[in-house]
Amino acid sequence: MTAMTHWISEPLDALLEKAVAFITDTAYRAVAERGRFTLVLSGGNTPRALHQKLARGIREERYLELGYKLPEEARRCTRNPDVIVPPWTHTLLFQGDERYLPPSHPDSNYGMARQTLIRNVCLKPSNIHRMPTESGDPEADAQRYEMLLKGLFHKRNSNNAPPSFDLILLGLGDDGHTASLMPDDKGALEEKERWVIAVNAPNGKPPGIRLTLTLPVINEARAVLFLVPPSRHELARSISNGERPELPAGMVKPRSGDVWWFVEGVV
Ligand SMILES: O=C(O)[C@H](O)[C@@H](O)[C@H](O)[C@H](O)COP(=O)(O)O
Repeated sequence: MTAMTHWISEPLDALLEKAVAFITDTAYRAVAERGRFTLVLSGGNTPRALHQKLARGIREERYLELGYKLPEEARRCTRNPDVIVPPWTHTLLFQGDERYLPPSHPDSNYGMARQTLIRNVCLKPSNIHRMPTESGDPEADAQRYEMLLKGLFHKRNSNNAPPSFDLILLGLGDDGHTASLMPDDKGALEEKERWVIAVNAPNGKPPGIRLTLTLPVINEARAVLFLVPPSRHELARSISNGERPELPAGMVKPRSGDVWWFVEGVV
């Protein structure tokens, strides 16, 4: 099946509302088909507002207006009966990349996710899979996370193929990086076997050692969602048109999943 690319560009509030509706629908479909929703979070600052909106949910009336169907169990984990939230009790949460810092560090992606999403929704603690960053050995921690993924996904693919996450959220750097796959890190971009690797991202913000999913995993996703600020609108447009295959974000071409570009409009 040929993967499709979708482009949604709106002012921030409308964009986030559509992103929340899309994620919620994707989650309910996954739970209906496979009994669980596997979601990979991206890092950086852009996802903060999305996480907060995702935690609040979307008004049922607006969800229907956007063309989505109300799932049977649409009222899990929310006190407000007029609001729909994703099926968090059936969601397994993962990270796409992490700065090699403790979760308490202000630059920790997990710390940001905990603050803006995790502590505000009813995820089961055993379903929250943080990238480990405390052993002092990034390579060992990358392998540790990979082993975790193998354990959680082995039943579904005995041939050791990469895990197929239901939805991977990604950001976009000014230089076209995504997750912690940097344009000048050929080794990371050409990695075909490993699912999780430790990299040195000197040009990242912040610079330093990172753990990141590799392209074989990202390109096995059932769906990928890029959330992009207005400053990178043109870069996102050229990448989504296939004009920048040399950039890491341009190498995100899921084998069968669609790519959704949610790009804050240049007002
Ligand atoms: O750990 C990270 O920094 C990210 O995963 C990275 O890929 C991020 O998504 C982009 O750098 C955009 O970052 P901003 O959202 O902060 O602009």
